[in-house]
Amino acid sequence: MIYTVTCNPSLDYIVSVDNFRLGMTNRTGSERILPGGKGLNVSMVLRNLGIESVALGFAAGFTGEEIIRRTEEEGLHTDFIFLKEGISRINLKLKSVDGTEINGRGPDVGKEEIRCLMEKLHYLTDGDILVLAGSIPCSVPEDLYERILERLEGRNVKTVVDAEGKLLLHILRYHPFLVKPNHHELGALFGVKPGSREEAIPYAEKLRELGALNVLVSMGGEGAVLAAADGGIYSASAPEGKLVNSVGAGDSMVAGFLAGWTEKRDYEYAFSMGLAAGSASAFSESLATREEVEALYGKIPCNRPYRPA
Ligand SMILES: Nc1ncnc2c1ncn2[C@@H]1O[C@H](COP(=O)(O)OP(=O)(O)O)[C@@H](O)[C@H]1O
Ligand SMILES: O=P(O)(O)OC[C@H]1O[C@](O)(COP(=O)(O)O)[C@@H](O)[C@@H]1O
Repeated sequence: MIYTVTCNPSLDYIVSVDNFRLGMTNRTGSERILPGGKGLNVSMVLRNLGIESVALGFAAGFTGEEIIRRTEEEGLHTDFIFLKEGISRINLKLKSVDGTEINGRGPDVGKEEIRCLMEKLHYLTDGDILVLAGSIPCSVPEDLYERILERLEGRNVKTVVDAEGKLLLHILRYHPFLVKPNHHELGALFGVKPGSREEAIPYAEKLRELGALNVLVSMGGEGAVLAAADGGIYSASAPEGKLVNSVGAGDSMVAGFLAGWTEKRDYEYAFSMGLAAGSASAFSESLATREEVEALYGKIPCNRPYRPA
């Protein structure tokens, strides 16, 4: 079974504002509210691709209730720990200034609630996959992901981590199956700004040297590179299409990669499925559907290793 953990889920308030002006009253041209948070998005796209998962995490208040209501209505299996105080965050996404977003801090999570999450993860076993994705609320100890991976050592559970900064750096020594920084996050780890796929490759390899088995670096419309566990490097541009909403594109890429890997145990196929799912979400209002992913998969160039193993 695949389990996703979203410590800090959200309602994403996605608005477009024509001629956005700082310091002025701006009015929305369109607005949508979608449940979000990285692990939940991964679960939703997996579900769209026909793969079951259980979505775990913390939720609170009326926003938390709405996040859970909407995701369950979509057919997701959730097992969230409901916090006694606070509210899950509302994250503002400014569509017309692509990439501009304001993500909340999230509610306070207590020791008892963290213990409860650890207990749920205690039952993961041989062959399971665990996805730890997104930021953690400020109240959660910074080493939470590390502690989880430490406890899973030796249990043959494949782990996937989509996080940034120290949260990512400190888990590498537990040999996660997959990490997926975008090029900004990858660059920030090494104090560089990789501007092309070629420039990103050496830094993806550095994350492998530090312990990650597969490093998938997403680069928005530029596509992605994969430094794979077999030593091969894959690199491809994104398929062409009209950008509609990039929120959740990275999470969709993680889901596509996992779906591809689960199906064929083949890095080239998993990489192409990741690209197709990421772009399919970027080209639609909501997260990618199976039909959209399949249609784009056909447009992805054959991904023979850029550099073979
Ligand atoms: N403008 C775009 N055009 C085509 N594909 C895109 C675009 N933005 C994102 N994607 C696809 O989604 C993947 C993940 O997007 P990215 O923005 O890099 O992730 P994140 O949301 O984590 O920052 C990309 O590698 C690409 O395949
Ligand atoms: O936990 P973080 O890093 O604040 O990110 C949460 C946000 O990321 C998202 O999961 C989207 O992520 P991606 O665009 O990277 O796929 C949103 O749904 C959510 O608002």
